[in-house]
This record gives sequence, structure tokens and C-alpha cells, in this order.
Amino acid sequence: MTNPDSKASHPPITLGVNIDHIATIRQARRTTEPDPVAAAVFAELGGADGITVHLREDRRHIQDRDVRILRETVQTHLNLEMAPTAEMIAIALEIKPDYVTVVPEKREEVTTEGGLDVAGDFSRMTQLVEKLQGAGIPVSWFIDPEETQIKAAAETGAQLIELHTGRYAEAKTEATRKEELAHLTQASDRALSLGLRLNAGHGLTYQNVYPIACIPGMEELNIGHSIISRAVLVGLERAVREMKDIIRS
Ligand SMILES: CC(=O)[C@@H](O)[C@H](O)COP(=O)(O)O
Ligand SMILES: NCC(=O)COP(=O)(O)O
Repeated sequence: MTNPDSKASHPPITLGVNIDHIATIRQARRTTEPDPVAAAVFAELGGADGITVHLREDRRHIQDRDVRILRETVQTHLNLEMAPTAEMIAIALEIKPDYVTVVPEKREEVTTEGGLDVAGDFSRMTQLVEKLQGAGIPVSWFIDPEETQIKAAAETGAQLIELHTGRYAEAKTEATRKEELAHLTQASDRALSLGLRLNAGHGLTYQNVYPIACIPGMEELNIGHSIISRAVLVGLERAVREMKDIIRS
């Protein structure tokens, strides 16, 4: 899976840590812990180059209060993932994240399914870019690695795209995974040739991330579920020990 030569020619890739699922745990009890604001501090201590949160329209995990406080506390950069709605545009204009990633959203989905159809709703998407980038907030489109979407993304005037790595991550065979990696690599080349900056994410894990990190020109990977899942397990032994120390002290 590794390719030691391919990283030599571009600047170090950065890691945006998505902390949505810290909030998922909190919302399961509608309580105050764990706090995504504290999680962002720990993620930055661990070397996160950026913090990503998806403020869903149904507020199933991240809350408005989280985004507002994170804007004040995040020391790296804050990437706000949001649907292309008037409500979310207003929130972004008020909070001014370092950049926004515009994602498709369906109420009933478990997580984001597929990329945004920028080409299919071109004039609305262009207006969104004018509003947000006009206010100094760079826009990134979360799109599938497809020519039509990449071309449309560039034509909206947005500065960035985030390639949806879901199909690659979910590939059932090595052959399909290679095919999906080839699509992502070609799409990345095309995006760079059109002057877009390049991010990727969704479904990336400790096992599948490296080939994506090796794609030439890749700037930032946004990773959440796998990191939070690992954090829960690697932190459990210490958490149990601390509780036991208290009840026996
Ligand atoms: C856009 C993307 O790939 C993910 O950030 C995803 O949208 C996160 O949202 P959930 O955490 O609700 O799955
Ligand atoms: N945009 C992708 C992201 O922020 C994290 O997605 P995942 O790692 O939680 O699947």
C-alpha cells in the first residue's frame, strides 16, 4: 500500500480532524460531555492541522453553540461542513470559519451519501460562492471524482474541492479499490490543472489512508469516524483505571 517516492515532490499533507462523533456521544444522553470544544483542544495537542465539524440541518450531533465556541478556541483552522441552504450560509457568514465545505444532506441518511451535484445546480452554487468568498470565506465543494463535477466546481469560482473517498473506502475487492484510487488520482490531476486546491475525505481509516495521502497535490485529508473510534478504544483502559482509583480512594 505504501509508495515512499510519491510524497517527495509536494508540501506536507495536513490532517483535519472531524469531531462530529464526539458530539454524537454527547447527544445520545443530551448532556454536556464529551464536549467537542475540549476534543478540539486534544486533537490539536495530538497534531491536528485543522478541525472539521458538520453542522447538520437536523442538529443530530454538532450544535450551533459548538461552532460558535470552536470559532473562538480552535488554534489551527476551522472547516465548517454544511448543506447549501440559506440558513447555513447565514451561519457561516456570521461565524466566519476558515473555510466551508459544502456537502449534500439528506435527513434520513446515516452519513453523507455521494458528492454534491454542483453541475446540476450551477447557478445556485455560483451564488453561494459569491456570497461566501465575497465575505472572505473560501469555499470547498465535496464532490465525487467525476469530470463534470470538477469542471463545474472550478467554474463556480470556488477555491477548493474535497474529493469524496467513500467509494474507494467501501470497495469490497482490491481490484475495485485500485479502480477507485485511479479515479481519485485522475480527478486530482484535473482539479489541479484547473487551479483548484485539493482535499479529500470520507471513510478514510488507518488501513486505507496511505495511498490517498500519496496522491500528488493532495493538501488536506479530513478524517473523523476512524480517529474517534480509535480514541474511544485506546483511552478506555486509562478511563477505567481512573474511575477505579476514585471508588477505592
Ligand atoms: C462530508 C463528509 O464526508 C463527512 O464529514 C460527513 O458529512 C460527516 O457527517 P456525519 O459525521 O454526520 O457523517
Ligand atoms: N469530509 C470528511 C470528514 O470530515 C470525515 O469523514 P469520516 O472520516 O467521518 O468518514
